[in-house]
Amino acid sequence: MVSSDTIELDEVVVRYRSGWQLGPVSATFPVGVSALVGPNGAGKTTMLAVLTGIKRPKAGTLRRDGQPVRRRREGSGYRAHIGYVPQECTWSPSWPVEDFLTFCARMYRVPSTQVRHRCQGVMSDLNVGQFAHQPIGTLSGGQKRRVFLAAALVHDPEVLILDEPTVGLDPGERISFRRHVVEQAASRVVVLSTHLMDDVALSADQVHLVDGGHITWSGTLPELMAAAGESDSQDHVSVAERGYLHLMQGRAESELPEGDR
Ligand SMILES: Nc1ncnc2c1ncn2[C@@H]1O[C@H](COP(=O)(O)OP(=O)(O)OP(=O)(O)O)[C@@H](O)[C@H]1O
Repeated sequence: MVSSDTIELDEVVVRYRSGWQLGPVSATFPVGVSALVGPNGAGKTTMLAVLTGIKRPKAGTLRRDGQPVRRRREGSGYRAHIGYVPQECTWSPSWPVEDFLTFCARMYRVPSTQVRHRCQGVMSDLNVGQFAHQPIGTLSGGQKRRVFLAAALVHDPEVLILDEPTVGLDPGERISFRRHVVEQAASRVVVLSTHLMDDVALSADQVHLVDGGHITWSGTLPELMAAAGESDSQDHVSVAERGYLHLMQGRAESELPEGDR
């Protein structure tokens, strides 16, 4: 893998027919885990859709390593460098794991001589080899998530995009899934959206708060903790939670008329 150092949104705007608008938003996503956090309907999935190259912005530019991304045929160009695990994965439940991964590898044009090797590799990395011949529909939520992460990694992408990856997982599965994500982020750009502050506090290097179609705050985990006034605390999860509430509340209050504050 030739690694991308950054992907970047530069003054990006998306507008839906309903009139809802994302942006303009600008943000840079380096190697490591960047988390998009915010309430329902804030625009996180829309931002991820632009980052995957699936959604074309109405204005602004998506850049990879500083270069504007131009859309090309699927499987070539930018999208060949992206691994994506959407919020809901709706593949046929009767499909055995290894067959599914083989299909994904071929879809991403992994050279045929390497397909088996890549599938074996990601099954081993994600600890799903024991399910190779099992239909996806017979796996637990956490096991399925690991299979979909394996599918997103089968072509060794430079960028991994995960939409609420740990929703519905039990505590053990979440810990294990997070560990896999952090391992993958050692050498690639990972952008994930989440509502869960333990995902943020235990995996994110960079945090972006998203609200009303805008990025309202960006910083590191220590900076988020500092917003709660407790940057030295060892309890990263609850302090990050308090930092989040403080920053979101601050924004809401600043928009209120003075007499209502
Ligand atoms: N295809 C679409 N057409 C019209 N409006 C849409 C479409 N997709 C999303 N929206 C609207 O855009 C806004 C942002 O949605 P988005 O899914 O990006 O938010 P989100 O932060 O990911 O939310 P959640 O945390 O609930 O997944 C919402 O108001 C949503 O109703």
